Amino acid sequence: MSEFEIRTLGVEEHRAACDLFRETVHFPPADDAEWVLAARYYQPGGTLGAFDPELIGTARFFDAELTVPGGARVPMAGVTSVGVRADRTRRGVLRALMTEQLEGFAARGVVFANLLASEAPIYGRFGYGLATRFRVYSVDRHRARLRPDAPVGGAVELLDLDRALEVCPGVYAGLEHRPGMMTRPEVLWRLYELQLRRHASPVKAAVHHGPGGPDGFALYHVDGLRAHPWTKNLQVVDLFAGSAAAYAGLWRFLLGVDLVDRIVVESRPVDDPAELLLADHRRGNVERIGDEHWIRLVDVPSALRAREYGHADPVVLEVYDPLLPGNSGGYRVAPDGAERAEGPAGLRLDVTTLAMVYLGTWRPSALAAAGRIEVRDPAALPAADLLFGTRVAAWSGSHF
Ligand SMILES: CC(=O)SCCNC(=O)CCNC(=O)[C@H](O)C(C)(C)COP(=O)(O)OP(=O)(O)OC[C@H]1O[C@@H](n2cnc3c(N)ncnc32)[C@H](O)[C@@H]1OP(=O)(O)O
Repeated sequence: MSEFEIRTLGVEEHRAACDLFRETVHFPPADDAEWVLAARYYQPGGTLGAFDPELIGTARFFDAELTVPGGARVPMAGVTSVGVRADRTRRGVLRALMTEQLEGFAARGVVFANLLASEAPIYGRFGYGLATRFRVYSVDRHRARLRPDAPVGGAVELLDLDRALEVCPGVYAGLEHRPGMMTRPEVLWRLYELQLRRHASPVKAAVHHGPGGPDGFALYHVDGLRAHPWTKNLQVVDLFAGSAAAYAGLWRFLLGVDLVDRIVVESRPVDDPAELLLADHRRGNVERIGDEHWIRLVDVPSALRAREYGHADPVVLEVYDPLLPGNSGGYRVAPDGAERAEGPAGLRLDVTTLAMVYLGTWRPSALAAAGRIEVRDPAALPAADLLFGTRVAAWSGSHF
């Protein structure tokens, strides 16, 4: 028998939920100034609380759209601020919050839920699979040069944070989105505003101007390293460019900022071409590849219908989804689309593994080799690799 109740919080309860979440990640409660900003990233009706009768757990979401292979933008819920009080963990509170939240998404017609996981083992059991990855890339500014044939780019304008927060959302909204990118609703920009404003050193934006107006930006701050205070890191927290010229133009600007030894770009796709712009690619380093968005196919038929597929013989998948059993069943995936299907399946996989395949980040054959896909027809595996393969690596670049 459950000893707690789950319900949607009223707006007047959001601050308590925010403080509870912050406590679970070992942050102090929001002070009044922070709460002015934080309140704006709590979407009304988007926060659940667990009570026993005190508030002991919480999870929230905001609405956005996810770009899938082929370019369609599909309704998604960004899931975040999940936490359970340390003295009430491991008694099913998270499971109850996740179940209630996913059933709510399904009822509202949300196709995907996305989250960034604090720990990798938590969310697979709820159907979330690791679907995008990012890389952290650094450059030795003193020794790095762009190749002479690197695209030239246009003017770059330096903005302070207030102005950046006015300009960058519009630039971002106008960009073409690769698979895995999402729209950034107002609530997300307010979260970034809070994070950027509490940064000790000033945050700036370099905005690139292309032929049609602003078409890229790099948000960054410059910090001394603790071990070597005279060494300065230029830390790029957000970098987007709408064209090759904008991307090269932003790098040319960053490499020209004085009193900087090292440039670190915190999140770019794993197929990012930065090293191809450098005259000597050894002046740049991939510091790390990290797990980014975990996606949950809330509505498997709609999700499979929304994306485009590569050229190969059709494959029938048998999908099983213990939490949202309406998703379980057979699906025929072919170059011209996907639909529910009866009959023998070539591959059997759970909804978590399907999420890992869906944006093209993991090949079905790699997952089968790891024992995560049951292969009933060996010819289905190479066909599935081609059907789900994508031209570019999935990446979001939006962290929450
Ligand atoms: C999207 C985001 O917001 S990420 C941020 C997540 N929040 C945090 O990391 C804050 C600190 N941690 C917490 O608040 C809690 O420990 C939570 C939210 C991670 C888990 O809450 P709990 O109420 O303890 O989880 P619950 O008891 O429902 O466990 C559900 C299952 O997940 C497992 N699980 C829970 N936490 C963890 C963990 N940290 N690592 C591995 N497994 C876990 C449980 O063992 C259980 O497994 P089972 O299904 O096999 O029985």
